[in-house]
Amino acid sequence: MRKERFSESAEGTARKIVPVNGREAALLILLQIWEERAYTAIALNRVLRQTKLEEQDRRFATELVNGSVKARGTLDFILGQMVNRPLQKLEPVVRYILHLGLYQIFYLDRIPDSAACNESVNLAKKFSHKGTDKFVNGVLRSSVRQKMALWEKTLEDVSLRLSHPRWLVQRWRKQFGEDETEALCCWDNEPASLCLRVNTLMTARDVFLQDLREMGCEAEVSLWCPDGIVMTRSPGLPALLQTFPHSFYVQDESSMLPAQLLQPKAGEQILDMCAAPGGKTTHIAALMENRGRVTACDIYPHKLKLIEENAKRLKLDNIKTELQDGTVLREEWIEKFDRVLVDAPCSGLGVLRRRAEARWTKKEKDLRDFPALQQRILENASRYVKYGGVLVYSTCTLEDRENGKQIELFLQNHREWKQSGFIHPRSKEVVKELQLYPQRDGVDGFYLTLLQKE
Ligand SMILES: C[S@@+](CC[C@H](N)C(=O)[O-])C[C@H]1O[C@@H](n2cnc3c(N)ncnc32)[C@H](O)[C@@H]1O
Repeated sequence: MRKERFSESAEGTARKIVPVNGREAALLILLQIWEERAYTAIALNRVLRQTKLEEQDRRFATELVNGSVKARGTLDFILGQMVNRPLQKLEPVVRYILHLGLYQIFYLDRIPDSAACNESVNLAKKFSHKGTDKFVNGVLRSSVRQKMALWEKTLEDVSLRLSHPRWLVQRWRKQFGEDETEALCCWDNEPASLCLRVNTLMTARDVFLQDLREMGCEAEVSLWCPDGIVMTRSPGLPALLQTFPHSFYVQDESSMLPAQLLQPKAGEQILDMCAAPGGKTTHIAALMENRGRVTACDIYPHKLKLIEENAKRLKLDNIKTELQDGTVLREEWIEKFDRVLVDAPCSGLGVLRRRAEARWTKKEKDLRDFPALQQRILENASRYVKYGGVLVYSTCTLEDRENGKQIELFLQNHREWKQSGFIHPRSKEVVKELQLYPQRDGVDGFYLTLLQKE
């Protein structure tokens, strides 16, 4: 019996269904990502939290979602070869059932093609209208028959082969050349590792590492940050959060560096200009041993709530959130802060491995406006720093216009500021800026620099 339909409102219906296996969960999550513009990580968390699925099913759903979202361009290309109407005309739920089926057929060797077809037909029976199951069955079975030929066609086109949009591949080829572009795309296509920053207010890294190992996890210390841990085997985030609710924050290693570089001291006044969801704010607050004040700003009220929730979970009470647009000068803050962090809104091209949908939702024209926005925020931020104080500027992008060039321009116009040297966390050399590239450094792409007001 077909109990559920998606023809009227995919999102409305999707919210009401509790999935009973990994493929159903993956389908509901894909609908939220592509039809409601949800972030992959948030949709995964939202749907999986409501299910009673075993850990194995959760992992399978996560793999299906991350993999099929990242491979969307290639899956649509294959689909386009199999159906003789524009893909936009397919009912969304059918398109995503087919994405999931094709992903299993083309990318997951351990799933027999017959199982991928049969399970997709079951999804169509449950989630779409009468007759769709036959259509899904037909498309998938004929794609199995033509698998080699279809696969070879995708290999002929670099953007299909690397599962990245054409504009981005072209941009990176100019910036990095052929080999590095390929390595960077391959990095993005891999599953992201789970990294934890230890909440040093509550525990020490060695103690927490021991606790994790006793729980059956495999984990290593980060070579980039003294507070970081890289998980190689874990029971999953919900279980970790349940067992150690106050002990850690999920954060990639490179994004732990700005707070470390800022070197906040207990009792100081710190300003975090672009703070949500609070990864760096809570790191700064912990480094200050819960003393002094971190003023954490963002332009979205709902995002300020995330900072507050994170601060509460980590038992930090030296954080005050403020709804403040960084491009608008706040007179009473001028020269009031010992240290300021500008973790600027940016094009985010260094973290595409973690944000599965981002490569498809970002457009090249979106990149144009970031430098001017960043310069305005930096300009105001610099006025808030006391003389003798410091400012850290960071982004999670690989674009020089948003990074080194941005700082060059700022320094040309502000003679009272200079770029300070600092120790590279791995090479231990003194550097004036750090541009991390995933394909070279093995961590998320990131830029940071330290400025001093004299
Ligand atoms: C890179 S994210 C910050 C991540 C955060 N520092 C962390 O570690 O969790 C950039 C943030 O800037 C915020 N933002 C965007 N435009 C802004 C503006 N004009 N003023 C202040 N914040 C802004 C975004 O809402 C986003 O939360």
